[in-house]
Amino acid sequence: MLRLRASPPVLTSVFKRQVHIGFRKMGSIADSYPDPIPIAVIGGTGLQSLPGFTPVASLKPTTPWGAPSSPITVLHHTSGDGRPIPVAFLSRHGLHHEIAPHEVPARANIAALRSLGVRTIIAFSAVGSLQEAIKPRDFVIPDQIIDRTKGIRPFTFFEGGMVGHVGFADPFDEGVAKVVRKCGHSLEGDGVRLHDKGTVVCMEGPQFSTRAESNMYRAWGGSVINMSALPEAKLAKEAEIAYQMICMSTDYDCWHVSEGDVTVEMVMGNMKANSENARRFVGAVLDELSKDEHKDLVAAKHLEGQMKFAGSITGAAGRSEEAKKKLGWLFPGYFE
Ligand SMILES: CSC[C@H]1O[C@H](OP(=O)(O)O)[C@H](O)[C@@H]1O
Ligand SMILES: Nc1ncnc2[nH]cnc12
Repeated sequence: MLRLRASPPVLTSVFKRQVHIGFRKMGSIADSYPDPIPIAVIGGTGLQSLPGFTPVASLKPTTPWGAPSSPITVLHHTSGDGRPIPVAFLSRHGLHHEIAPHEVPARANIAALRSLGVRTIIAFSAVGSLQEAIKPRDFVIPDQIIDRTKGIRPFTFFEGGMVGHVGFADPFDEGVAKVVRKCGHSLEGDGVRLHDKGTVVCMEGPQFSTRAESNMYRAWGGSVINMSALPEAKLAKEAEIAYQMICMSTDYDCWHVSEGDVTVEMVMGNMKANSENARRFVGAVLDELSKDEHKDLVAAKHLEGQMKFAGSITGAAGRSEEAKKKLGWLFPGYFE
């Protein structure tokens, strides 16, 4: 059965004030948020929360594709001019890293974020390095992906009676990437090392690669490897959301002749040691994105409406009721 959208209620300013007073007085946070939230951060391994920002609400939306990986925390970030900017934070592997890469409910995550108003996602990922020059704890802003998932993860919203084809030549958003790179470079020399481009190989996992695979990915031109860029990036593209991943290298996978093979301990150790840099990096990106000059970029105006056409290949007579309902939930008004 299709669940109804948990759309944020339209609140009067008096009620908005009561909500704010309410969570301050009771020491707990609200379970709804009155305004659209344009930016989201998806945290990956070792980044299950975003310390340093003020949590103001914890949302538990449901979608036609199920529930997201974790409650969505609404954080207030103070912009340069003192305005509180809401940011949605979602933990990809759950609050305690209980969801394996192939189990991440990526459709529910992306659909829930879109329903809250999100049009820009900054996604974090712990990655193995496939290149000598990308050292553990370096950041990489990838611009390409090689898909090595095995087709076992649901990877599209368009199925079961409505077909949609979206361009995926550039899986990440170049406009958002430019802002992210600028912010990363502004922190360089202060503990942050940044690589402007890179190809992320997304493997199925949850086991790490064999040495033969690792060497093959290097020969293919892969820069880094993870288990989570897909289908997240594909679904964000279908949902008309500007999506950019920030990768943090945690190991040299298993190709390196003198460095030890990747272990979870290695990944977590490097993530923990560099988490303050990751937090500063996100803070700088949010500061910059909240400037008025990036308003249209953050609202992903350049993507708006693309699925209306990409998804109308199926003639009205051929559309199933279920697909219409689901896609109508994701894109109100697009396919009526
Ligand atoms: C714990 S190592 C493998 C794990 O780390 C990465 O997670 P995420 O991308 O969510 O930061 C990688 O993709 C794997 O899921
Ligand atoms: N070596 C590796 N392979 C796949 N995912 C990773 N995440 C962090 N290190 C990784």
